[in-house]
Amino acid sequence: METPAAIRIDSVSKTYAGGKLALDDVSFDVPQGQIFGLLGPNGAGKSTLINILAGLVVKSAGKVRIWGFDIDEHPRNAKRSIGIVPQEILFDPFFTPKEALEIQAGLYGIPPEQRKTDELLAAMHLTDKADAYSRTLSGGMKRRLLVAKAMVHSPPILVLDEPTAGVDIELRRQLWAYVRELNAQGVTVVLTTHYLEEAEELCDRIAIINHGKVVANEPTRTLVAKAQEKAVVVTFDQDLGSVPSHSCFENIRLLDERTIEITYRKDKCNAGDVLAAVQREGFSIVDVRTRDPDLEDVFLSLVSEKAA
Ligand SMILES: Nc1ncnc2c1ncn2[C@@H]1O[C@H](COP(=O)(O)OP(=O)(O)OP(=O)(O)O)[C@@H](O)[C@H]1O
Repeated sequence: METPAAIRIDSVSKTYAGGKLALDDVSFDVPQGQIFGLLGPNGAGKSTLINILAGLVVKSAGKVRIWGFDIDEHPRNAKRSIGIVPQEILFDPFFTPKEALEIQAGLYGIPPEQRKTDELLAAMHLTDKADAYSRTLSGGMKRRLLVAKAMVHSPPILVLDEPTAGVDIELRRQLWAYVRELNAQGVTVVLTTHYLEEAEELCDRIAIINHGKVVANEPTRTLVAKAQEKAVVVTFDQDLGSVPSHSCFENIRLLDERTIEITYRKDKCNAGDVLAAVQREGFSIVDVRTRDPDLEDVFLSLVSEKAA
């Protein structure tokens, strides 16, 4: 059976007042229980999409369902089902972390005995700072407080917009450990990031957005497998009658009568195996070039393919 969607984005477009088309007919599902990465270059439309989920930007067209609730028909239920950690750090500097969480819980109408203030402060390693003014917190602590604020109403979905921008490695690790823990407890997580490695390490699935369009949406494993691919371009001394084949070839392309590009997976075989297989065809090789794409290349090629 198909996993129900935690978030369903259906033909969503957004044109800003000045005429900028920031999202162009975007559709995808975030499956329940996953850590879902939304990747894309600057200006791709990621924040626009997240702001639509947060109810901060009004879409121009399309439908959005959060935990099954249409954001136009059931905005309150939709809002209660999602916690959003914004990109920008904006706080009232005169509240303490404890007060900030209590106020936030109050906004969601959570009765005092059901609030999880102490638990959230502990999870975010902020217990020591519970009664300090927010303005005295470090950047990393402020960011952790934002995560805690997003979780006061125990939403089934947590969205983090560029959570590790400007954050040191130690804090990044802690943040990811907490994200993983929440996910293990059943929380669906969506995060936007510029760091492919980070998405690769954390996410079950990755969607790539560019110029307001979704250009890829695949399990991370599939995207990474593409990054595992290497290619050799081989030129022969005479025209090829037939293309060589071998079990370790992933794909083979004739570039011209004498040149072929063979793709193989570097975890399965090496360039030597590929060339030996080609030579068994009996032709002399006059030139060999290699290509070694990583996830960055896969990302760029997907982005440029669709833009072309
Ligand atoms: N309020 C606005 N009015 C007009 N144009 C906007 C507005 N907000 C964003 N845009 C434009 O919409 C496009 C998408 O912006 P958006 O902030 O969603 O991208 P992004 O993928 O989040 O980028 P980044 O990674 O830099 O945050 C950009 O061209 C941006 O300049």
